[in-house]
Amino acid sequence: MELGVIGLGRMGQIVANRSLEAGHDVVAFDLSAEATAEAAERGAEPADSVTDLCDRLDGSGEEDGDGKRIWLMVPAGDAVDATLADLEPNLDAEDVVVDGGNSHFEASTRRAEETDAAYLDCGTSGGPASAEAGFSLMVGGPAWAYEAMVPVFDAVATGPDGHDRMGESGAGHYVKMVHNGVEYALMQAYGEGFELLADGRYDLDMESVARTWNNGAVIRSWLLELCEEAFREEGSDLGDVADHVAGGSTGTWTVEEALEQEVPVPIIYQALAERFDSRNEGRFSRRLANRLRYGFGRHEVARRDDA
Ligand SMILES: NC(=O)C1=CN([C@@H]2O[C@H](COP(=O)(O)OP(=O)(O)OC[C@H]3O[C@@H](n4cnc5c(N)ncnc54)[C@H](O)[C@@H]3O)[C@@H](O)[C@H]2O)C=CC1
Ligand SMILES: O=C(CO)[C@H](O)[C@H](O)COP(=O)(O)O
Repeated sequence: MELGVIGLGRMGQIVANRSLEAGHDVVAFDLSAEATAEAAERGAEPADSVTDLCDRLDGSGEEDGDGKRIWLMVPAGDAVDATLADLEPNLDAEDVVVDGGNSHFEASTRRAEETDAAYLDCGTSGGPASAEAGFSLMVGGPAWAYEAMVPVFDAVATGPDGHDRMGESGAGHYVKMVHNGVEYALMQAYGEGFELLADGRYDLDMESVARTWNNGAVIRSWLLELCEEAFREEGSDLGDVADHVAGGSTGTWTVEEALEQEVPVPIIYQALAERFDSRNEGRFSRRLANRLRYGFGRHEVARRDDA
């Protein structure tokens, strides 16, 4: 199959590489000429615009009657809409566009309705660390378009078991959104456990704990393997790693959706709140609680040194 890949950052390069390694032809474009050149070095045909990419894909479809097959791996949000606006004049009903990024599921259903092509929303899990093993792909959209893309999904995922059609349009990104909410909660649970061990009664080697847990324990997992790697590379006390956690959009969407559906997700919410809290020093609520204890109990007020 010939595949167009647009967006060749940490994830898009892997989509292109794994497709090439499986014997597919890849036409690649990124706004960054360096990123496009990197894909070309690995065997992709470089394109210098979205229109050029479509022109280069047009030739291959004539052989087997297929339409164009295009995978977007650009940042979620405006970049997806901008790319689709450039693609639109070149698309028709037999073409398939896959959005493999972390788009909101409602944006994906809107885009599916707006485009002439068949639109697949594809939640992608595994991250750059899964370049060798392949990703887990959660796909939503028309069944025929999913079937048409199976050879590429087989290549980009861990294999045939690493991808599936979750349902109609939006279902893929919906499942990925919830996946990320679970990811936040698991990270929080491991974080709390290791914090208690680090601050607790025994002088423990965290890498040793993580390694031991990873070998046969109930709570073994890839995230725990990443904990083990972090302690090995940063030290048992995590060295100079700051207590500031960025990101948060997919977790926020998960909590918003849970509120709308009236499904209780207190652990996912708590993990999200902890992430937001990591960005705040001197939180107003804690300062007020400090002062209120004086108000009702005449307890001593701790004062800031820098005030
Ligand atoms: N990094 C990760 O662990 C994961 C990322 N994702 C999602 O995959 C998508 C891509 O993520 P990354 O590869 O990590 O981002 P990245 O920032 O490494 O790469 C994005 C690439 O898109 C290019 N780009 C931006 N706008 C463009 C446009 N209009 N046309 C063409 N190229 C454009 C940029 O130049 C850049 O090379 C995002 O939606 C992200 O949320 C999903 C799962 C895991
Ligand atoms: O989807 C992912 C992992 O599954 C990506 O790593 C994503 O960038 C995480 O972003 P955030 O932590 O802001 O939700």
